[in-house]
Amino acid sequence: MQSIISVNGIHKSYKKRKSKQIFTAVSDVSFEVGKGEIVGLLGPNGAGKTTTIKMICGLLVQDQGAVTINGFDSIKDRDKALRHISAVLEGNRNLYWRLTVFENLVYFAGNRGVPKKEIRQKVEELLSLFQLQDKKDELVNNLSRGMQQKLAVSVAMLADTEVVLLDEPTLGLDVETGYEVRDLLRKIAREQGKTIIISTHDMPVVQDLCERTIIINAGKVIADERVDQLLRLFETSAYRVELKEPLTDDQQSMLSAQFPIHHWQAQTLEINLDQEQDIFKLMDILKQNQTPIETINQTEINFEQVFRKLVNEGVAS
Ligand SMILES: Nc1ncnc2c1ncn2[C@@H]1O[C@H](COP(=O)(O)OP(=O)(O)OP(=O)(O)O)[C@@H](O)[C@H]1O
Repeated sequence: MQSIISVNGIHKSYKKRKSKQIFTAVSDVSFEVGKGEIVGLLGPNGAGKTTTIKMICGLLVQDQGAVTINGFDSIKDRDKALRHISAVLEGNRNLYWRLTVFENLVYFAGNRGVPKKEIRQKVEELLSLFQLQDKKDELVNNLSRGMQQKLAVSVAMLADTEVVLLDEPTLGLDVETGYEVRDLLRKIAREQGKTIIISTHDMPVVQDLCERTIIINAGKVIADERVDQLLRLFETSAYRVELKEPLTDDQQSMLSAQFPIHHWQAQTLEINLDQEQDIFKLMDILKQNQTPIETINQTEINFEQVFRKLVNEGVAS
């Protein structure tokens, strides 16, 4: 697949205000994004997702490394590079709250270089695509958070760029509106062939929308895989063990110290094991502790478990 974004070894440190200590937010991050791909940039709070997105869209300059967009260097050829990108950062905060939906779209259309003659048609198209016609004359201040988020995404569509960067597009939305925004993004990606990078900690968004996920933790890329491949990589290692009687607190802590148990429930424990022989080790320990096992089954691992395993253990395979 032809790559439209290349991120090569970017690094960003911040100076802490009070202590003046240097803090590395992003360290040697590299990845490629192909034309038309939807990629999820996933990571826990403070992982470095927003810093990475800001370097890609030229809002922050990296200390080291390079970003190229459609072959143009984001620093040396800044204008040419950024011509291909729109970004929605901090969602609804970029809008003018005292202007109506329509006025915001018209203002930003002019601002993003849509020719005057085409503004009205473009705005009407977006109002229809984002189902915002009914809210056209409403002040942004009076819109729900979900509506504001949809408007923020529609503003990013005005310039019709090939690449759209979205920072936490579903943050703070209720389940229903979150689905609506997801459906819209899927539609935009499919129908308009856009390349979309979504930064999020919302795992269902990644699982549902993105073909590939780049997982960032403590400023580093710890996985860069297709979502289905990541799941396959881990699926043989997940087990559910049902016991005939509950474990004592001591037995629980002893087991937790030796195995990555991610879920306890009464007499059931769910566990991820790195090597299949570990299951025999576990059975041995339970036997020594006179804890009879009812059943042991391999289970389907879900994306959240894979994510937690990667973030806690820091390896993809
Ligand atoms: N301007 C800044 N000055 C100092 N430190 C910063 C600055 N911006 C970000 N950081 C720090 O860099 C780290 C990465 O922040 P960043 O916002 O990129 O993470 P994130 O993955 O987007 O997190 P979240 O999901 O919480 O938004 C954090 O520890 C953050 O506190």
